[in-house]
Amino acid sequence: MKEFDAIIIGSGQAGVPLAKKLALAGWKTAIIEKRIVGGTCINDGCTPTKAMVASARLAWLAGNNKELGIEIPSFNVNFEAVMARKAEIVRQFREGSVKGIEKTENLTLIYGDAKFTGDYTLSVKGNDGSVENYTAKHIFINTGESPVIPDIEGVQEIKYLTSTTILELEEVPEHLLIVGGGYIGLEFGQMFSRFGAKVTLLEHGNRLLPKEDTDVCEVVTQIFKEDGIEVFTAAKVTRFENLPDQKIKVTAELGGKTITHSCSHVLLASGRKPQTETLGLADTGIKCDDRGHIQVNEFLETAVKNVFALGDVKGGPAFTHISYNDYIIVANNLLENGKMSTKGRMVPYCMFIDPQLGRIGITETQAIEQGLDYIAAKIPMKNVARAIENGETRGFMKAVVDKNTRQILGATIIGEQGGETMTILQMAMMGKITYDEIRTTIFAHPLYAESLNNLFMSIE
Ligand SMILES: Cc1cc2nc3c(=O)[nH]c(=O)nc-3n(C[C@H](O)[C@H](O)[C@H](O)COP(=O)(O)OP(=O)(O)OC[C@H]3O[C@@H](n4cnc5c(N)ncnc54)[C@H](O)[C@@H]3O)c2cc1C
Ligand SMILES: NC(=O)c1ccc[n+]([C@@H]2O[C@H](COP(=O)([O-])OP(=O)(O)OC[C@H]3O[C@@H](n4cnc5c(N)ncnc54)[C@H](O)[C@@H]3O)[C@@H](O)[C@H]2O)c1
Repeated sequence: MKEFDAIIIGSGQAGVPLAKKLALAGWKTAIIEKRIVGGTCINDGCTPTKAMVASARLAWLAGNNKELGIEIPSFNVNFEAVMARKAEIVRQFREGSVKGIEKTENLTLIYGDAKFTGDYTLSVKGNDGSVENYTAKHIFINTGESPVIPDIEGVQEIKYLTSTTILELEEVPEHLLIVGGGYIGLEFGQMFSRFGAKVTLLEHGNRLLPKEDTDVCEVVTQIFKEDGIEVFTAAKVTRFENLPDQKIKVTAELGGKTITHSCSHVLLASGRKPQTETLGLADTGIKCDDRGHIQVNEFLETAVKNVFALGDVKGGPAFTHISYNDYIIVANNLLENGKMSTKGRMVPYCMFIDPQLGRIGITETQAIEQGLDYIAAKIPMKNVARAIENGETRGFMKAVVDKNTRQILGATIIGEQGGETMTILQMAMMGKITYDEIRTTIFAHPLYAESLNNLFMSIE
């Protein structure tokens, strides 16, 4: 049995920085990874998709420029080059991460599939089939999530894509049918439509993005429809079948009717599930919820002392920056005697469709549900000078403010650079800056930020 002070399972967005931090603090540390270093974000998530979104945006600009007086009569999407660029960026990020681990003193990188055999013991099956046993006083679980394969008739008979395998495509699909209208479905849907695929989105909820206000859903649906993407909501996919011509027939129930689509590719984007099934948690005191997420308290401690869970595997908002913040909390508490917790932390996020959706704090729907005394300020992007100048007037800026304290409770920006503009309001929330102050703040002209003056002037 090999002994360590700390073992981290999974080299995700919390695992790698935590492993380095503990090792640098003098802890004898091991990080175990069953696949490749960097986890979802670097290999199958944010990095590759945002690199591809950048190419897709350029394709869209090339095809939608007449209004700005620039005519590009024709252009090609060199998909091979798009994917090669994406792969190179991923390689750089991953190798940087591996090098960072390898040059850290006291830190050992172990490739293999880790499984608990007791509260503080693990068996690790290496890629060569060998098995080693390990123990540590502190164990940190950062095993992330993987795509859900919905239990739909025929799903195992077809060659479906997931958010991971779609990143290995060599050609743009002729017709991509996407099951699920969440972040993954929407980001890939718009991206592949811009690369030239016909895209059909089937969402089983009554609307896209059900956690957002209805006006967000409406404007996003409108943007997708304008971009030529077919969107069906309240659509229950009931069956997949292979057709003789390499096509896939998809059957769905929609408003009491049966609809069918014949497509070249199917992307399953109906959510993600925690990677806890094979972790051997039944042999420990660690508890999971009914979806398999590891239960933790606000300090990210599991039911077993000195065993922590960080990132997507513990449930809650599944974002890279949240996983990274989990690392900050745990490292601060363990090494600096801190008392940081997840309680009340801000959860900003951005959906990288075009124009972007940037979100922070509560929605207007939540303000109503919580019975708050609030005001909602809203201006359309077509009233934003910079948006008009740039020729992208779709979307809006919206903020929910407390009527009494005049502070900002939440914001939604759908527009070009929506994520960046949202972040300005996040900083205002952190600094408890009131909307009156923002209304009269001098912002450089003509930034998108300048329109925050107008957003809050719309209140009176
Ligand atoms: C397509 C896509 C796009 C995304 N885009 C964004 C975005 O733009 N912005 C954003 O904030 N978030 C985005 N996300 C979400 C983000 O990628 C995740 O929230 C983030 O990567 C979570 O990281 P993590 O630290 O929880 O674990 P992960 O990064 O998932 O890492 C877990 C690691 O643990 C390893 N592992 C699992 N089980 C074991 C085991 N038993 N033994 C050893 N190793 C194991 C896995 O191989 C993996 O490397 C996206 C996700 C996807 C799928
Ligand atoms: N930009 C970002 O930050 C970003 C990008 C991608 C992913 N992510 C993270 O990854 C997580 C997972 O993304 P996701 O899009 O897979 O999940 P999601 O939960 O956001 O969306 C899944 C959607 O699929 C629908 N659905 C479920 N089963 C279905 C079925 N059988 N038929 C039709 N629709 C069905 C759901 O109603 C939901 O709208 C996100 O919640 C997010 O945290 C973040």
